[in-house]
Amino acid sequence: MLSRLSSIFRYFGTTSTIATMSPKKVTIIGSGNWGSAIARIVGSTTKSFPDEFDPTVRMWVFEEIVNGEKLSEVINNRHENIKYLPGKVLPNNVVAVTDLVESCEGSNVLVFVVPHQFVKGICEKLVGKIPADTQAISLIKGVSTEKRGGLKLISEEIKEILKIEVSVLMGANLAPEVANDNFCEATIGCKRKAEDGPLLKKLFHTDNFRINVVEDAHTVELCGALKNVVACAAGFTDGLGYGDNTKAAVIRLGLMETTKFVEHYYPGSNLQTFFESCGIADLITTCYGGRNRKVCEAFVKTGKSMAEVEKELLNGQSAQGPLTAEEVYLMMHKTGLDAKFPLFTAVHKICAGEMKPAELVDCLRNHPEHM
Ligand SMILES: NC(=O)C1=CN([C@@H]2O[C@H](COP(=O)(O)OP(=O)(O)OC[C@H]3O[C@@H](n4cnc5c(N)ncnc54)[C@H](O)[C@@H]3O)[C@@H](O)[C@H]2O)C=CC1
Ligand SMILES: O=C(CO)COP(=O)(O)O
Repeated sequence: MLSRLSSIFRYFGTTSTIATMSPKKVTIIGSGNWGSAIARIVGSTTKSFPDEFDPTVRMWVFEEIVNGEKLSEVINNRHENIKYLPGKVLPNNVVAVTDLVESCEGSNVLVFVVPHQFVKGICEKLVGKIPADTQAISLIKGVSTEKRGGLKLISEEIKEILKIEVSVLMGANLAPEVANDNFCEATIGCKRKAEDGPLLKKLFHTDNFRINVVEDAHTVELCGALKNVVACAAGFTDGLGYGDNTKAAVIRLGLMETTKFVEHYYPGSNLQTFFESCGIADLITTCYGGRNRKVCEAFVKTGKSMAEVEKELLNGQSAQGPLTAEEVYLMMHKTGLDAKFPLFTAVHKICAGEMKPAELVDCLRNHPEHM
């Protein structure tokens, strides 16, 4: 009797597994520099694993006219994002869709990859349209613009609005290098590692984009957001003419503040996470090769506003560091924490014109880490 029952359970178990194993439809929400680079990877992995993924990947494009043509049409006809990732072929199974709701209809996996100031508006348009079992992953480096004195992660903002579980992917991943297929690593943070980790790893892991999955998702995400602030400090010291030793000090003190910040908001986080690609590795690459560094160096050298240098240097792409510095500063200031984070605080004050860039070095000199 028992063996008959167990074979019945095995039978239903097997069929229900098969039923839930139908290929997952993937949508990429965003088509900027990183969105387009990741579309090259996701387009390829979805083709490689037809049992797991539907090969058509929809990519939501914020429509704009580039050289007299609709960007979405250029992407669909010529398979190139001529504005945000020129010169790189997008796989032909990546289809640009300009209607946000349509791009997500029937999708099982949503990949969020837009500058963080647009997340709330995007999610609000999707309310009531996303089934509760949809898997989501955010590649967005930033924090929520909603303040209230507390900290809200972008993944938490998406989860709160759409009522779905959200993992994160962060790492030392300058998009142009990823699009060149140069070897690099990335970290996926999954609160439900056993449940969500394997499929998400399959979606992103390639020979040249090596994924490690960890459970400490909030640390992964905060490393990604805060390294943009540290990169601004690196840009300022570059602009002031300091060398690599100073930049190394910026990176080290930035890392110390990042660990302290994470520990303050999420006590008991795993120190090991800072040694994943999302941690020290992303700090290094961004402080040497990122857009935040570049824009902040030019800000010092030219004396122009941050908005002006961003416009002149980035052709529509955005540097998230100055905005993140402001959001983090307001959060810290409301709770009297700003004195404990002098580097983060100085970056905001310099961006806001409340402090001269040259004063940054005094701030590093008197950092609590030296007391
Ligand atoms: N570019 C990079 O090397 C990397 C970027 N990231 C992160 O990925 C996220 C997205 O960055 P990128 O793809 O580089 O974007 P990007 O910096 O290229 O930003 C431009 C994108 O914003 C879109 N956009 C402009 N106005 C909009 C609006 N009103 N509503 C919605 N979208 C609008 C544009 O259509 C375009 O797709 C950011 O959080 C960034 O920090 C993470 C790793 C690497
Ligand atoms: O996140 C990045 C690299 O990992 C990109 O940094 P920037 O936005 O400063 O270019």
